[in-house]
Amino acid sequence: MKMSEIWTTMGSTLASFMFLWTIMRQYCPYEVQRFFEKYTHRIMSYFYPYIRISFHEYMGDRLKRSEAYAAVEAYLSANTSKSAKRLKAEMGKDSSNLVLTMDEYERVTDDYEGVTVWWVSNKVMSPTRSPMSYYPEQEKRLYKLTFHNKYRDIITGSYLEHVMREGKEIRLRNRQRKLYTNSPGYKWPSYKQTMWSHIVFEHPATFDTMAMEPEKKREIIEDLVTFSKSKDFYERIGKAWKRGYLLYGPPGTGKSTMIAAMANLLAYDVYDLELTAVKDNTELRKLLIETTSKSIIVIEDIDCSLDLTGQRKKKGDKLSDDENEKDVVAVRKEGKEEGGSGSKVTLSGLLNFIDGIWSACGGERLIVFTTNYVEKLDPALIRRGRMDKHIQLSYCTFDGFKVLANNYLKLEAHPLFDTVKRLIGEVKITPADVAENLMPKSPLDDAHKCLSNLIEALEEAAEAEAVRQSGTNEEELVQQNGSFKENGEVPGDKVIDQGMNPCHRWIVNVA
Ligand SMILES: Nc1ncnc2c1ncn2[C@@H]1O[C@H](COP(=O)(O)OP(=O)(O)OP(=O)(O)O)[C@@H](O)[C@H]1O
Ligand SMILES: [Mg+2]
Repeated sequence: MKMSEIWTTMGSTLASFMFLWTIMRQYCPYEVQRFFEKYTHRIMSYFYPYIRISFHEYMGDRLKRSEAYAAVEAYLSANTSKSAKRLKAEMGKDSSNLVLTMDEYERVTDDYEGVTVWWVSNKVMSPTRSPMSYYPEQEKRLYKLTFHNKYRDIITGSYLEHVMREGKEIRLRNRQRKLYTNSPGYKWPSYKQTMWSHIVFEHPATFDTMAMEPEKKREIIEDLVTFSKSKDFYERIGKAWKRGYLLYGPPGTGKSTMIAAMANLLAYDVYDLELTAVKDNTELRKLLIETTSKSIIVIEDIDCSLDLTGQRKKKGDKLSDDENEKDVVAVRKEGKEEGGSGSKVTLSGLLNFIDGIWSACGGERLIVFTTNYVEKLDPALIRRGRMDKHIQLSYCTFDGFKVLANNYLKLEAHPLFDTVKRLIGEVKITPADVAENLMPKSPLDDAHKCLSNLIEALEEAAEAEAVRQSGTNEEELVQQNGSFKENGEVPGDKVIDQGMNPCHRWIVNVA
């Protein structure tokens, strides 16, 4: 018999013995267990070529569940639940599916780069320290990883890294995402740890259901996915791992819907920041610090939240001629201190919130502003580097309509599409209005009826537009004719008589 075979036989005998002991120990008193383990471990360590690593659910007296234990649990539940013979079943995050994990004392194997390792799920009972405690014993769970000494480097290096990474990813995918908000007028009691209140985030919007140009959609998705995978890149260039998006466009064009689609694409939490409810810059900073990684911080209708338009300099305040552009910005920023909304958040406070030193804490965050009036915003607030990507959401195009027809009516083609295509190119209609018209109004409404409703709405809009246009033209004509009638010339205009033909006059604007 070769030496290696002897070791292997001894190793597996000892492993079996250890496994048997793992099961037996629960029936022994605690003191006996401790005594036995102390001495057997010492003796065995001379002969036993296997290494064991334990992952405890709770370490010491710490109340927080160990992240390593949680990652191992997720990893094993995804990778080895098919090979385990005894499993525990628990309800998943949305109570719609069962999650299977290894039951206590179950043992499974895992193969990594040709190396086999053993995982055992374990539970130990330890007496509580307090004699007054109602519960005589505490249950402590742990996972034990066993592998041969010769694979020490590979297991403690890349294998454990792989388990942690994959486990964390599985946990992130399966976690219940949250929508946080800072409720206006709410006084946080001193015992309450956080300034945010939250509910479960379950918005169904995705980029697939968003009505917009396919090319633009692809570009945004690529931008978001690239951001979420760029941890190393941001580290290398020495920039905080965050990205600002400005979504602008008329009401009902899908700005809020896009935020939900972004959160669903990247599996991020959403922090809906109500700026008018924030007392001052200090409170704004506190709110920011409490946000977690992998989240989107949203400030909706930024133009309405605060007067951040750069127009706040009081009437009569004049800047001396030698004040440079920088000073102008400074005066504008200070002007915000008086805030008209009851909030004392200033533009500079907000800029600090976006790119100040605290904004780097936590990492992997998107900051999204939405507005209906991009031109009203202070350029300092939306300059590139702060709001890195400006996305305009606009009226519905035929491509957008096709997405909505598919969402609402499960239609990819229909004889009425041609009419919709012609009309939608002529009028401005928001995706929200198109969606509303495509919605069946009674159980008897079929796709044809819904499309006819939309066509009717488009025709009405086209007529209204035509009337408005002709009204404007008539008004212009009346204005022009009236001024000619009264004065024979347009005020501010110089009429040059060409001499040769008295009826032929050119008007040259000199104003
Ligand atoms: N581009 C779109 N794709 C799909 N659905 C859309 C789109 N735009 C609007 N909708 C539909 O219209 C409704 C209103 O859209 P949403 O709230 O996203 O608009 P908004 O741009 O945020 O408007 P506001 O400026 O008033 O906040 C949504 O619930 C959604 O059903
Ligand atoms: Mg909105």
